[in-house]
Amino acid sequence: MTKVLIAGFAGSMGQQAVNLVNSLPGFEITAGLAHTLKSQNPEDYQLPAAAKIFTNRADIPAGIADVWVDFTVPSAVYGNVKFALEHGFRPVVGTTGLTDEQEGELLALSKKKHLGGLIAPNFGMSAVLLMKFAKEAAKYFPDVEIIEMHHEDKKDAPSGTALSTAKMIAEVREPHQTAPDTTESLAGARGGDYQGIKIHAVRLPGYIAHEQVLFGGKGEALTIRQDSFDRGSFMSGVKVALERVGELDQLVVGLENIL
Ligand SMILES: NC(=O)C1=CN([C@@H]2O[C@H](COP(=O)(O)OP(=O)(O)OC[C@H]3O[C@@H](n4cnc5c(N)ncnc54)[C@H](O)[C@@H]3O)[C@@H](O)[C@H]2O)C=CC1
Ligand SMILES: O=C(O)C1=N[C@H](C(=O)O)C[C@H](O)C1
Repeated sequence: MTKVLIAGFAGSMGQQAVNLVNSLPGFEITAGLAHTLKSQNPEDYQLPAAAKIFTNRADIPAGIADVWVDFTVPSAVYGNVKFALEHGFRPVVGTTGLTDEQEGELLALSKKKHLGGLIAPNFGMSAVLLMKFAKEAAKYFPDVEIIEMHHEDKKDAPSGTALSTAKMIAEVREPHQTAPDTTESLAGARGGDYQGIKIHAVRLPGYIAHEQVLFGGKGEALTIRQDSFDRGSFMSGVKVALERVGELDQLVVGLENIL
């Protein structure tokens, strides 16, 4: 039986992860980490009655779980993953907001500890394919902008997926600005900038998670779009990660790298 701790179990994604792990043969939730809680009863969050709830990660004993699933907040994720690796938990991380430097440090720690794990900015198949297709398209259409659209409760901007898309595109094109002489008569109108790739973040009620990558060429354009209409759609990727994480001997970034 693989024992699983879920950090952020009371949140939107945490609850999806709880339902997934409860349904998987061979896996059981033994612990949960939360920030603040209305109830201390695990069953109020669909956790097994025997699961231990923690509100301070320093209280979590090594050995209580094999895998640390993290769907928390950008400000907590680095500390959580570091703690997990230092205490022998294999991290499966969906939380966004890790910097390249933080990812590098965590990768080095995972190698030192010989512990595998996965950091995936997006566990949805449509987003994984969008990033792959966008990287391919950028070889032929190097002028590109990204528009990501999310629900109004999202804490970070741009989304981890948009940033990841930009990084993958940047691998195959020369850094350059499209329309470098534009002046902004309203600050921010041209969006964020990753190596010359503009990223626009939309936050609106009714949306869940969506992304468009727009490529422009001479007399033609290409748009690649993905939509996540239901948070349940991310769980097929989390399931793969849970099943494969035991085979990894270091942190891997990107679901596409374990499929
Ligand atoms: N990789 C993926 O496929 C996906 C990733 N996400 C990311 O997952 C994260 C969580 O998203 P949601 O569930 O929508 O947010 P949410 O706000 O619904 O849930 C976050 C939970 O984390 C808890 N929390 C806050 N600080 C904490 C701490 N220090 N320790 C433990 N728990 C803490 C909060 O109390 C809350 O219950 C975000 O970074 C989001 O971008 C969201 C959807 C898909
Ligand atoms: O906060 C969200 O909702 C999502 N976060 C991830 C991101 O920042 O890319 C994945 C998906 O877009 C949903």
